[in-house]
Amino acid sequence: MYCTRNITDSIVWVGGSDRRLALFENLFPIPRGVAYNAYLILDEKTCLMDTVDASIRQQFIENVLAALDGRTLDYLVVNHMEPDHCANIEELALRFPDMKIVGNAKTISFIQQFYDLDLSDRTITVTEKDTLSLGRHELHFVFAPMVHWPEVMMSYEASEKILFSADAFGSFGAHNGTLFDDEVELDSEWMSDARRYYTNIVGKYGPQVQMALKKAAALDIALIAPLHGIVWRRKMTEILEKYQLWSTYTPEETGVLVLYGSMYGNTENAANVLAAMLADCGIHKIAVYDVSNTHVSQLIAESFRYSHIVLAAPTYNNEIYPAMYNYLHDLKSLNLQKRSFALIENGTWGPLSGKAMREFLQGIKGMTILEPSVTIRSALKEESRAQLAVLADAIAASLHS
Ligand SMILES: Cc1cc2nc3c(=O)[nH]c(=O)nc-3n(C[C@H](O)[C@H](O)[C@H](O)COP(=O)(O)O)c2cc1C
Repeated sequence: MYCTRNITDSIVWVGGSDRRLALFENLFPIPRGVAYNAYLILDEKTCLMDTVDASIRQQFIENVLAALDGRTLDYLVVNHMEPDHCANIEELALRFPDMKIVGNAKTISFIQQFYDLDLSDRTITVTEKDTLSLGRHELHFVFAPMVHWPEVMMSYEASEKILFSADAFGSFGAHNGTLFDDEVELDSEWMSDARRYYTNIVGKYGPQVQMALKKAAALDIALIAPLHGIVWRRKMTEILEKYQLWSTYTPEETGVLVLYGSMYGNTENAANVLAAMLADCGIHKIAVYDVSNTHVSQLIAESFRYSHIVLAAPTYNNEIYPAMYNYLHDLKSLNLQKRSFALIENGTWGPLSGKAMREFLQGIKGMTILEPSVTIRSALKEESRAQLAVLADAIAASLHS
Protein backbone atom coordinates (compact mmCIF):
# COMPACT_ATOMS: atom_id res chain seq x y z
CA MET A 1 0.00 0.00 0.00
CA TYR A 2 1.25 3.47 -0.82
CA CYS A 3 2.66 5.69 1.93
CA THR A 4 3.02 9.32 0.84
CA ARG A 5 2.84 12.81 2.28
CA ASN A 6 2.23 16.11 0.58
CA ILE A 7 4.96 18.67 1.00
CA THR A 8 2.73 21.28 -0.70
CA ASP A 9 -0.70 21.04 -2.36
CA SER A 10 0.84 19.88 -5.62
CA ILE A 11 4.08 18.22 -4.58
CA VAL A 12 4.07 14.77 -3.01
CA TRP A 13 6.84 13.05 -1.08
CA VAL A 14 7.02 9.56 -2.60
CA GLY A 15 10.14 8.27 -0.80
CA GLY A 16 10.52 5.72 1.95
CA SER A 17 12.70 4.48 4.80
CA ASP A 18 14.98 1.52 5.40
CA ARG A 19 15.39 0.37 9.00
CA ARG A 20 17.03 -2.95 8.11
CA LEU A 21 20.27 -1.63 6.67
CA ALA A 22 23.05 -1.81 9.28
CA LEU A 23 25.73 0.19 7.49
CA PHE A 24 25.11 3.06 5.08
CA GLU A 25 27.63 2.82 2.20
CA ASN A 26 28.59 -0.43 3.96
CA LEU A 27 30.56 1.83 6.32
CA PHE A 28 28.44 4.00 8.57
CA PRO A 29 26.21 2.55 11.33
CA ILE A 30 22.65 3.87 11.09
CA PRO A 31 20.84 2.81 14.27
CA ARG A 32 17.96 5.14 13.37
CA GLY A 33 17.77 3.81 9.79
CA VAL A 34 17.84 5.99 6.70
CA ALA A 35 15.26 7.66 4.48
CA TYR A 36 15.44 8.01 0.72
CA ASN A 37 13.38 10.97 -0.41
CA ALA A 38 11.86 11.53 -3.84
CA TYR A 39 9.23 14.10 -4.76
CA LEU A 40 6.55 14.18 -7.44
CA ILE A 41 5.39 17.51 -8.88
CA LEU A 42 1.84 17.39 -10.25
CA ASP A 43 1.09 20.08 -12.83
CA GLU A 44 0.13 20.15 -16.51
CA LYS A 45 3.19 17.93 -16.77
CA THR A 46 4.20 15.46 -14.07
CA CYS A 47 7.78 15.47 -12.89
CA LEU A 48 9.59 13.19 -10.45
CA MET A 49 12.56 14.61 -8.59
CA ASP A 50 15.00 11.66 -8.29
CA THR A 51 14.28 8.06 -7.38
CA VAL A 52 15.31 5.96 -4.35
CA ASP A 53 17.49 3.02 -3.31
CA ALA A 54 16.76 -0.46 -4.67
CA SER A 55 15.92 -1.67 -1.14
CA ILE A 56 12.63 0.27 -1.09
CA ARG A 57 11.77 -0.06 -4.77
CA GLN A 58 8.36 -1.64 -4.29
CA GLN A 59 7.18 0.98 -1.81
CA PHE A 60 8.49 3.75 -4.05
CA ILE A 61 6.73 2.47 -7.18
CA GLU A 62 3.46 2.09 -5.25
CA ASN A 63 3.88 5.66 -4.00
CA VAL A 64 4.58 7.09 -7.44
CA LEU A 65 1.65 5.26 -9.04
CA ALA A 66 -0.72 6.34 -6.28
CA ALA A 67 0.39 9.98 -6.48
CA LEU A 68 0.07 9.95 -10.28
CA ASP A 69 -3.47 8.63 -9.86
CA GLY A 70 -3.62 7.22 -13.39
CA ARG A 71 -1.59 9.94 -15.09
CA THR A 72 1.67 9.22 -16.87
CA LEU A 73 5.09 10.42 -15.77
CA ASP A 74 6.43 13.06 -18.14
CA TYR A 75 9.82 13.85 -16.60
CA LEU A 76 12.36 12.37 -14.22
CA VAL A 77 14.91 14.91 -13.01
CA VAL A 78 18.12 13.23 -11.83
CA ASN A 79 19.87 15.58 -9.44
CA HIS A 80 22.36 12.99 -8.22
CA MET A 81 23.52 9.76 -9.87
CA GLU A 82 24.57 7.91 -6.70
CA PRO A 83 22.88 4.49 -6.74
CA ASP A 84 20.93 5.09 -3.51
CA HIS A 85 18.96 7.69 -5.49
CA CYS A 86 19.01 6.46 -9.06
CA ALA A 87 18.38 2.74 -8.64
CA ASN A 88 14.93 2.96 -10.21
CA ILE A 89 15.64 4.86 -13.41
CA GLU A 90 15.42 1.71 -15.51
CA GLU A 91 12.21 0.60 -13.82
CA LEU A 92 10.58 3.98 -14.48
CA ALA A 93 11.87 4.10 -18.06
CA LEU A 94 10.19 0.74 -18.72
CA ARG A 95 6.92 1.71 -17.04
CA PHE A 96 6.72 5.12 -18.71
CA PRO A 97 8.07 4.83 -22.29
CA ASP A 98 7.47 8.54 -23.00
CA MET A 99 9.20 9.74 -19.82
CA LYS A 100 12.13 12.09 -20.47
CA ILE A 101 15.18 11.92 -18.22
CA VAL A 102 16.48 15.36 -17.28
CA GLY A 103 20.07 15.82 -16.16
CA ASN A 104 23.31 17.60 -16.96
CA ALA A 105 25.87 16.18 -19.41
CA LYS A 106 27.77 14.37 -16.63
CA THR A 107 24.56 12.88 -15.27
CA ILE A 108 23.65 11.46 -18.64
CA SER A 109 27.11 9.93 -19.09
CA PHE A 110 26.93 8.39 -15.58
CA ILE A 111 23.53 6.85 -16.40
CA GLN A 112 25.18 5.11 -19.35
CA GLN A 113 28.04 3.91 -17.13
CA PHE A 114 25.68 2.39 -14.58
CA TYR A 115 22.91 1.02 -16.79
CA ASP A 116 22.33 -0.62 -20.14
CA LEU A 117 19.52 1.69 -21.08
CA ASP A 118 18.73 2.95 -24.55
CA LEU A 119 18.65 6.67 -23.91
CA SER A 120 18.18 7.82 -27.51
CA ASP A 121 15.43 10.49 -27.63
CA ARG A 122 14.84 10.03 -23.91
CA THR A 123 17.15 12.59 -22.33
CA ILE A 124 17.04 16.34 -21.90
CA THR A 125 20.50 17.69 -21.14
CA VAL A 126 20.34 20.89 -19.10
CA THR A 127 22.75 23.64 -18.17
CA GLU A 128 22.35 26.27 -15.46
CA LYS A 129 20.80 28.61 -18.05
CA ASP A 130 17.94 26.24 -18.85
CA THR A 131 14.51 26.01 -17.28
CA LEU A 132 11.89 23.29 -17.45
CA SER A 133 8.29 24.44 -17.45
CA LEU A 134 5.73 22.03 -16.05
CA GLY A 135 2.80 24.46 -16.25
CA ARG A 136 2.53 26.63 -13.15
CA HIS A 137 5.77 25.14 -11.84
CA GLU A 138 9.14 26.01 -13.34
CA LEU A 139 12.42 24.29 -12.57
CA HIS A 140 15.79 26.02 -12.61
CA PHE A 141 19.03 24.08 -12.32
CA VAL A 142 21.77 25.01 -9.89
CA PHE A 143 24.93 22.98 -10.35
CA ALA A 144 26.73 21.91 -7.18
CA PRO A 145 29.75 19.93 -8.43
CA MET A 146 31.50 17.81 -5.79
CA VAL A 147 28.78 18.19 -3.21
CA HIS A 148 29.76 15.33 -3.11
CA TRP A 149 29.82 13.86 -6.66
CA PRO A 150 30.79 15.81 -9.79
CA GLU A 151 27.40 15.69 -11.53
CA VAL A 152 25.39 16.91 -8.53
CA MET A 153 22.86 19.63 -9.19
CA MET A 154 20.07 21.16 -7.19
CA SER A 155 16.75 22.08 -8.78
CA TYR A 156 14.89 25.21 -7.74
CA GLU A 157 11.14 25.34 -8.30
CA ALA A 158 10.32 29.02 -8.66
CA SER A 159 6.53 29.18 -8.09
CA GLU A 160 6.62 27.47 -4.67
CA LYS A 161 10.23 28.50 -3.88
CA ILE A 162 11.43 24.96 -3.24
CA LEU A 163 15.05 23.90 -3.40
CA PHE A 164 15.47 20.21 -4.25
CA SER A 165 18.94 20.06 -2.75
CA ALA A 166 20.22 16.54 -3.60
CA ASP A 167 22.38 15.19 -0.74
CA ALA A 168 23.00 18.66 0.70
CA PHE A 169 21.10 19.30 3.97
CA GLY A 170 20.43 15.54 4.23
CA SER A 171 20.70 13.33 7.26
CA PHE A 172 20.74 9.73 8.43
CA GLY A 173 17.52 8.60 10.13
CA ALA A 174 14.32 6.90 8.97
CA HIS A 175 11.09 8.88 8.99
CA ASN A 176 8.77 8.15 11.87
CA GLY A 177 5.70 9.28 9.98
CA THR A 178 7.01 12.77 10.58
CA LEU A 179 8.73 14.43 7.63
CA PHE A 180 9.22 18.14 8.40
CA ASP A 181 11.75 19.87 10.66
CA ASP A 182 8.95 21.25 12.85
CA GLU A 183 7.56 17.75 13.49
CA VAL A 184 10.73 16.21 14.98
CA GLU A 185 13.25 16.45 17.83
CA LEU A 186 15.74 18.53 15.90
CA ASP A 187 18.64 18.99 18.31
CA SER A 188 18.74 15.63 20.07
CA GLU A 189 18.20 13.44 17.01
CA TRP A 190 18.24 14.96 13.59
CA MET A 191 20.92 17.59 13.91
CA SER A 192 23.46 15.11 15.27
CA ASP A 193 22.65 12.69 12.46
CA ALA A 194 22.84 15.57 9.94
CA ARG A 195 26.28 16.42 11.37
CA ARG A 196 27.52 12.83 11.14
CA TYR A 197 26.13 12.54 7.60
CA TYR A 198 27.66 15.84 6.42
CA THR A 199 31.07 15.54 8.06
CA ASN A 200 31.74 11.98 6.91
CA ILE A 201 30.19 12.09 3.46
CA VAL A 202 30.48 15.69 2.28
CA GLY A 203 33.00 17.09 4.81
CA LYS A 204 36.00 16.90 2.50
CA TYR A 205 34.38 19.31 0.05
CA GLY A 206 33.98 22.46 2.15
CA PRO A 207 34.97 24.92 -0.63
CA GLN A 208 32.50 23.31 -3.04
CA VAL A 209 29.75 23.48 -0.41
CA GLN A 210 30.59 27.15 0.09
CA MET A 211 30.05 27.73 -3.64
CA ALA A 212 26.71 25.94 -3.51
CA LEU A 213 25.65 27.94 -0.42
CA LYS A 214 26.45 31.18 -2.26
CA LYS A 215 24.27 30.11 -5.18
CA ALA A 216 21.48 29.12 -2.77
CA ALA A 217 21.75 32.48 -0.98
CA ALA A 218 20.70 34.20 -4.22
CA LEU A 219 17.42 32.26 -4.23
CA ASP A 220 14.25 32.99 -2.30
CA ILE A 221 13.75 29.61 -0.59
CA ALA A 222 10.63 28.61 1.33
CA LEU A 223 11.41 24.90 1.67
CA ILE A 224 14.46 22.67 1.24
CA ALA A 225 13.74 19.13 0.06
CA PRO A 226 16.87 16.92 0.39
CA LEU A 227 17.32 13.33 -0.73
CA HIS A 228 17.77 12.03 2.84
CA GLY A 229 16.23 12.99 6.16
CA ILE A 230 13.82 15.73 7.06
CA VAL A 231 12.34 18.43 4.86
CA TRP A 232 13.33 21.91 6.03
CA ARG A 233 10.62 24.57 6.11
CA ARG A 234 10.52 26.28 9.55
CA LYS A 235 14.08 25.76 10.79
CA MET A 236 16.02 26.33 7.59
CA THR A 237 18.19 28.95 9.26
CA GLU A 238 19.45 26.37 11.75
CA ILE A 239 20.71 23.94 9.12
CA LEU A 240 22.05 26.76 6.91
CA GLU A 241 24.03 28.11 9.87
CA LYS A 242 25.46 24.65 10.57
CA TYR A 243 26.44 24.25 6.91
CA GLN A 244 28.20 27.59 7.04
CA LEU A 245 30.26 26.40 10.04
CA TRP A 246 30.90 22.86 8.80
CA SER A 247 31.93 23.91 5.29
CA THR A 248 34.39 26.48 6.60
CA TYR A 249 35.71 24.03 9.23
CA THR A 250 34.70 26.45 11.97
CA PRO A 251 34.10 24.75 15.34
CA GLU A 252 30.56 24.80 16.72
CA GLU A 253 31.70 24.56 20.34
CA THR A 254 34.58 26.19 22.15
CA GLY A 255 35.38 23.09 24.15
CA VAL A 256 37.58 20.03 24.39
CA LEU A 257 37.19 16.68 22.71
CA VAL A 258 39.36 14.03 24.40
CA LEU A 259 39.94 10.92 22.28
CA TYR A 260 41.91 8.06 23.73
CA GLY A 261 42.97 4.56 22.75
CA SER A 262 43.96 2.12 25.46
CA MET A 263 44.64 -1.60 25.88
CA TYR A 264 45.31 -1.94 29.61
CA GLY A 265 43.62 1.22 30.86
CA ASN A 266 46.59 3.48 31.57
CA THR A 267 46.13 5.88 28.65
CA GLU A 268 42.42 5.89 29.46
CA ASN A 269 43.30 6.88 33.03
CA ALA A 270 45.43 9.76 31.74
CA ALA A 271 42.55 10.94 29.51
CA ASN A 272 40.16 10.92 32.46
CA VAL A 273 42.65 12.71 34.72
CA LEU A 274 43.18 15.42 32.09
CA ALA A 275 39.42 15.82 31.60
CA ALA A 276 38.97 16.26 35.37
CA MET A 277 41.77 18.83 35.46
CA LEU A 278 40.09 20.72 32.59
CA ALA A 279 36.81 20.72 34.51
CA ASP A 280 38.70 22.07 37.54
CA CYS A 281 39.92 24.87 35.25
CA GLY A 282 36.28 25.82 34.70
CA ILE A 283 35.89 24.18 31.27
CA HIS A 284 32.63 22.30 31.07
CA LYS A 285 32.23 21.58 27.38
CA ILE A 286 34.29 18.39 27.44
CA ALA A 287 33.56 15.13 25.63
CA VAL A 288 35.64 12.00 26.20
CA TYR A 289 35.53 9.03 23.79
CA ASP A 290 37.30 5.69 23.56
CA VAL A 291 38.38 5.40 19.92
CA SER A 292 38.12 1.60 20.05
CA ASN A 293 34.45 1.45 20.89
CA THR A 294 33.11 4.60 19.28
CA HIS A 295 32.52 4.41 15.54
CA VAL A 296 35.01 6.56 13.67
CA SER A 297 32.13 8.42 11.94
CA GLN A 298 31.02 9.66 15.38
CA LEU A 299 34.59 10.69 16.25
CA ILE A 300 34.77 12.65 12.98
CA ALA A 301 31.44 14.38 13.64
CA GLU A 302 32.62 15.38 17.13
CA SER A 303 35.94 16.60 15.70
CA PHE A 304 34.07 18.98 13.39
CA ARG A 305 32.12 20.16 16.45
CA TYR A 306 34.85 20.99 18.99
CA SER A 307 37.60 23.61 18.86
CA HIS A 308 40.21 21.65 20.83
CA ILE A 309 41.10 17.98 20.39
CA VAL A 310 43.27 15.95 22.76
CA LEU A 311 44.65 12.71 21.32
CA ALA A 312 45.95 10.11 23.77
CA ALA A 313 47.37 6.88 22.36
CA PRO A 314 49.71 4.02 23.24
CA THR A 315 52.61 3.11 20.99
CA TYR A 316 51.93 -0.04 19.00
CA ASN A 317 54.80 -1.70 17.14
CA ASN A 318 56.58 1.66 16.92
CA GLU A 319 53.44 3.20 15.47
CA ILE A 320 50.17 4.79 16.55
CA TYR A 321 47.63 2.49 18.24
CA PRO A 322 45.58 1.20 15.25
CA ALA A 323 42.16 2.59 16.24
CA MET A 324 43.69 6.05 16.69
CA TYR A 325 45.57 5.69 13.40
CA ASN A 326 42.30 4.84 11.66
CA TYR A 327 40.66 7.98 13.09
CA LEU A 328 43.62 10.18 12.11
CA HIS A 329 43.54 8.80 8.58
CA ASP A 330 39.85 9.72 8.21
CA LEU A 331 40.36 13.10 9.85
CA LYS A 332 43.06 14.03 7.38
CA SER A 333 41.29 12.73 4.31
CA LEU A 334 38.12 14.61 5.30
CA ASN A 335 40.14 17.81 5.33
CA LEU A 336 39.34 19.05 8.86
CA GLN A 337 41.16 22.31 9.53
CA LYS A 338 41.59 25.08 12.09
CA ARG A 339 41.83 23.02 15.27
CA SER A 340 44.05 23.08 18.35
CA PHE A 341 45.41 19.66 19.27
CA ALA A 342 47.17 18.32 22.36
CA LEU A 343 49.03 15.01 22.45
CA ILE A 344 49.53 12.32 25.08
CA GLU A 345 51.68 9.32 24.19
CA ASN A 346 52.22 6.10 26.07
CA GLY A 347 54.77 3.29 25.66
CA THR A 348 56.56 0.78 27.83
CA TRP A 349 59.95 0.54 26.14
CA GLY A 350 60.09 3.25 23.49
CA PRO A 351 57.11 5.67 23.35
CA LEU A 352 56.76 6.93 19.77
CA SER A 353 53.03 7.49 19.26
CA GLY A 354 53.30 11.22 20.11
CA LYS A 355 55.89 11.82 17.41
CA ALA A 356 53.89 9.76 14.91
CA MET A 357 50.63 11.62 15.71
CA ARG A 358 52.44 14.96 15.41
CA GLU A 359 53.71 13.99 11.95
CA PHE A 360 50.22 12.94 10.95
CA LEU A 361 48.75 16.29 12.03
CA GLN A 362 51.49 18.33 10.37
CA GLY A 363 49.69 18.65 7.02
CA ILE A 364 46.43 19.91 8.53
CA LYS A 365 45.67 23.55 7.63
CA GLY A 366 45.32 26.01 10.49
CA MET A 367 46.44 23.40 13.01
CA THR A 368 48.13 24.23 16.32
CA ILE A 369 49.69 21.72 18.69
CA LEU A 370 49.55 22.92 22.27
CA GLU A 371 52.58 22.15 24.45
CA PRO A 372 53.76 20.27 26.35
CA SER A 373 53.09 16.94 24.75
CA VAL A 374 52.86 14.44 27.59
CA THR A 375 54.79 11.16 27.67
CA ILE A 376 53.67 8.29 29.88
CA ARG A 377 55.88 5.25 30.38
CA SER A 378 53.33 2.49 30.98
CA ALA A 379 51.30 4.16 33.75
CA LEU A 380 50.76 7.69 35.00
CA LYS A 381 53.20 8.73 37.78
CA GLU A 382 53.52 11.98 39.72
CA GLU A 383 55.93 13.38 37.13
CA SER A 384 53.68 12.68 34.15
CA ARG A 385 50.63 13.76 36.18
CA ALA A 386 52.36 17.11 36.72
CA GLN A 387 52.94 17.35 32.95
CA LEU A 388 49.21 16.76 32.42
CA ALA A 389 48.42 19.63 34.80
CA VAL A 390 50.65 21.95 32.74
CA LEU A 391 48.91 20.76 29.57
CA ALA A 392 45.47 21.37 31.13
CA ASP A 393 46.52 24.95 31.93
CA ALA A 394 47.78 25.42 28.35
CA ILE A 395 44.48 24.15 26.92
CA ALA A 396 42.49 26.38 29.32
CA ALA A 397 44.61 29.40 28.35
CA SER A 398 44.06 28.66 24.65
CA LEU A 399 40.30 28.24 25.15
CA HIS A 400 39.99 31.51 27.00
CA SER A 401 42.21 33.48 24.61
C1 LIG B 1 51.11 -5.38 20.18
C2 LIG B 1 51.75 -4.36 21.06
C3 LIG B 1 52.75 -3.58 20.57
C4 LIG B 1 53.38 -2.64 21.36
N1 LIG B 1 54.35 -1.88 20.82
C5 LIG B 1 55.03 -1.01 21.61
C6 LIG B 1 56.11 -0.24 21.10
O1 LIG B 1 56.43 -0.33 19.91
N2 LIG B 1 56.75 0.62 21.92
C7 LIG B 1 56.40 0.73 23.24
O2 LIG B 1 57.00 1.51 23.94
N3 LIG B 1 55.36 0.02 23.76
C8 LIG B 1 54.67 -0.84 22.98
N4 LIG B 1 53.63 -1.57 23.49
C9 LIG B 1 53.28 -1.41 24.90
C10 LIG B 1 52.18 -0.39 25.16
O3 LIG B 1 52.27 0.72 24.32
C11 LIG B 1 52.30 0.07 26.59
O4 LIG B 1 52.23 -1.01 27.49
C12 LIG B 1 51.28 1.13 26.99
O5 LIG B 1 51.58 1.56 28.29
C13 LIG B 1 49.88 0.60 26.98
O6 LIG B 1 48.98 1.61 27.38
P1 LIG B 1 47.51 1.24 27.92
O7 LIG B 1 47.64 0.80 29.34
O8 LIG B 1 46.71 2.50 27.79
O9 LIG B 1 46.98 0.17 27.05
C14 LIG B 1 52.99 -2.50 22.71
C15 LIG B 1 51.97 -3.29 23.21
C16 LIG B 1 51.36 -4.21 22.39
C17 LIG B 1 50.23 -5.05 22.93
